[in-house]
Amino acid sequence: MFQSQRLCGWIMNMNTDHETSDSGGSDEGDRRAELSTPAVGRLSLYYRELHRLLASGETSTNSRDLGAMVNVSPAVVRRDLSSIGSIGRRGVGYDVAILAERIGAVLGSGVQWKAVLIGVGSLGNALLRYRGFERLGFSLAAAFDTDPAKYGHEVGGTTVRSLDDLEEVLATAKPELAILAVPSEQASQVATRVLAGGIQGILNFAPTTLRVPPGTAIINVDLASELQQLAFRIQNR
Ligand SMILES: NC(=O)c1ccc[n+]([C@@H]2O[C@H](COP(=O)([O-])OP(=O)(O)OC[C@H]3O[C@@H](n4cnc5c(N)ncnc54)[C@H](O)[C@@H]3O)[C@@H](O)[C@H]2O)c1
Repeated sequence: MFQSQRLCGWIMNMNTDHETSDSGGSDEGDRRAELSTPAVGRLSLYYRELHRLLASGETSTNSRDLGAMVNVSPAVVRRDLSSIGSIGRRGVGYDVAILAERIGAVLGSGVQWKAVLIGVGSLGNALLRYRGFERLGFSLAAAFDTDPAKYGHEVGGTTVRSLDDLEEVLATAKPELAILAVPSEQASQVATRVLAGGIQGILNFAPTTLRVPPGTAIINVDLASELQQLAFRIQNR
């Protein structure tokens, strides 16, 4: 789900919790806590590109090439990577496998995250069918809807359940994340329920500001707003 700078464009509602929650005073945790949201977004993009390089058999890269792949300057790449303790060697650059592992450790890849999806309409269907989440360590534990006609249907390997089962599933499967793909007017109510059930972070696709306690880790995804920003950029360049 990551295009150039997509993550950076996502609106964080108050999102440092997720980045700082497991800092635990370690060096790694301290570094994570210091990373800005745009820097985390860029690291995720470097991570994606490094895995593409690994898949094509490349063993080394440098800040210029990596920057070109994600559309940022070599200086920004060097700063981002040195902030997580990865220093390239002059004339040699970065070892692709080591750098991917380093970024993965900082981003929490390798940790398996369980997510639930609420709202299996057009968008929810597409998300359930998308295989890219698993590659990054995210598995979908369950999907819920309020439309009885959808109960029991399997979409992308996940069976759609009634929203009535939500609390029971949250208590037993203990997922950490919830993806909301419900109509705007339902979103805050659903968010309140998943948070009460132990969910730690919400990826919200509904174009609304969720009414949730301050400090809740939320990422809002709004493609229409991004298109608007793109149009603005084109008009004002
Ligand atoms: N962020 C984006 O870029 C983006 C893109 C497309 C859609 N959206 C938003 O995502 C949401 C879903 O869009 P869609 O096109 O899939 O809509 P849709 O109408 O096709 O699907 C909504 C689904 O949610 C279910 N639902 C309704 N209330 C529910 C509840 N309380 N609990 C669980 N399920 C419930 C409905 O039965 C339906 O299956 C909307 O809020 C839409 O505006 C966002």
